[in-house]
Amino acid sequence: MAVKEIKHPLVQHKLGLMREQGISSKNFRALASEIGSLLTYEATRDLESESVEITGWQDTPITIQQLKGKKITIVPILRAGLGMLDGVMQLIPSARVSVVGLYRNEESLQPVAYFDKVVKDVEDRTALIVDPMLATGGTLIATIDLLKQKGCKHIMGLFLVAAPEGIEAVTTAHPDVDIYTASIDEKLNDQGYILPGLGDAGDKLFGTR
Ligand SMILES: O=P(O)(O)OC[C@H]1O[C@H](OP(=O)(O)OP(=O)(O)O)[C@H](O)[C@@H]1O
Ligand SMILES: O=c1cc[nH]c(=O)[nH]1
Ligand SMILES: [Mg+2]
Repeated sequence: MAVKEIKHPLVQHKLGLMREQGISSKNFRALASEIGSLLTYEATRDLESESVEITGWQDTPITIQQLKGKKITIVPILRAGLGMLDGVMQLIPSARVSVVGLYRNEESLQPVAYFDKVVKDVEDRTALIVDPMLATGGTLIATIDLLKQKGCKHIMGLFLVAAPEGIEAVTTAHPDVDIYTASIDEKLNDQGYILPGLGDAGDKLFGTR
């Protein structure tokens, strides 16, 4: 498993703004989407392309590069993953979307699954999971379990902030999955929140705090 922390100045600037106490939902949503785009740009850097011949504007054959092989399905994890979806889709507008719903029980911190609608041909696609927070890793592990049960073979994940504890858990359970994050933060607190983190990303995105 590769874990890539994206140190690009635009990513770091935008993430810094998201950490400010009292940020409005409007600004939090805009920044989550923008970082979603930037992480997508990095995560798709190594996608394979191939040469294809087409007819150019002078009515002569020319060779262009096209993405090769497997197509992508974006997998936002409800609710908070929806906050990054627009930004990801701006770069991959034709991707199919597979929505999964899980929330974390606030006491046990265990993931509770309540919805999934995954594309039928997921075994032929790369799954690009999107969720702002990778905390204990329970939600991500459960999502990867579900995608693999449905036959998915190639999985990547995009996260605004990840905790070392969660990365360790996911690396152990699913060593084949690639993680892209804007920041590997310090640690989890006793309630399973990431420090310094963003607070409750879902509540901030949807104004339910
Ligand atoms: O790594 P974990 O410890 O499993 O925690 C991470 C999960 O917690 C948050 O969702 P939450 O349960 O708050 O649901 P929400 O998106 O509906 O707010 C977050 O968006 C992740 O899905
Ligand atoms: O810090 C955290 C951890 C889990 N979920 C969040 O929204 N924030
Ligand atoms: Mg939440």
